[in-house]
Amino acid sequence: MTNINLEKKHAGVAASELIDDGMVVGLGTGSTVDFFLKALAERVELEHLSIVGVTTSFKTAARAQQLGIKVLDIDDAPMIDITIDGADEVDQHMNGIKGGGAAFLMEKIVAKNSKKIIWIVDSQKVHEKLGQFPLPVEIVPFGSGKLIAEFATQHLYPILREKDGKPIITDMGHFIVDLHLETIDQPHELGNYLDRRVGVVEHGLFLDTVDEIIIGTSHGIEKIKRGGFQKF
Ligand SMILES: O=C[C@H](O)[C@H](O)[C@H](O)COP(=O)(O)O
Repeated sequence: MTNINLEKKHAGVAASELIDDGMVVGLGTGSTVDFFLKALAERVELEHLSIVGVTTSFKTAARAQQLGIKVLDIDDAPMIDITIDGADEVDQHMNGIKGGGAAFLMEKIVAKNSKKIIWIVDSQKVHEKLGQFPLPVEIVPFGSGKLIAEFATQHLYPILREKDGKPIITDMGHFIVDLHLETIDQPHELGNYLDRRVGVVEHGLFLDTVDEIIIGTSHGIEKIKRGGFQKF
């Protein structure tokens, strides 16, 4: 296993230990979350945990079911007790960029309906300021060219996300534009600007959202919690 995967595994396994019997659990998306799902599925089987998952992508829904984790539609589920999700970049203020896997719209909806939110990341994703990871913005296909041109005039360096020469389509049927900013000095202002654009469905800035970040390291984990940094 590579060092990065070992870090992801440490974070995912630590997060699985936070799940109690009877919980409604928000299940994030991505390769780090996959380690969490595997560890959680083991606990469900060995300890006969009765939990249900609310998923943040079609991919996670399929994976959870494959692993034997019961899944509920968000509208059929009560309030989510805890959501475990990955992130692409986090800063020391506990803000983050998500959406490298194009799942951030559903992830944000699940997060908004969760009592507690925990992110699991490897140590390479912690930066002083956000922006090294391109900021994903989910937009409606109609008029997307005009919106992308507007982003370019605002010096947001937009690139339409494509695969095999075609725009990728999200689970909810939209396009993704990645803003190649390098540094985001004022994330709240940028988030407000994006929130006001017609045609923007959601953006990947998750500000003041998460309660705790579990950072995998080669030897274990570290945690960033509101109000302090803890080593474990
Ligand atoms: O859209 C994808 C999600 O926001 C993921 O949680 C994020 O991209 C992190 O994924 P990974 O754990 O694979 O780096």
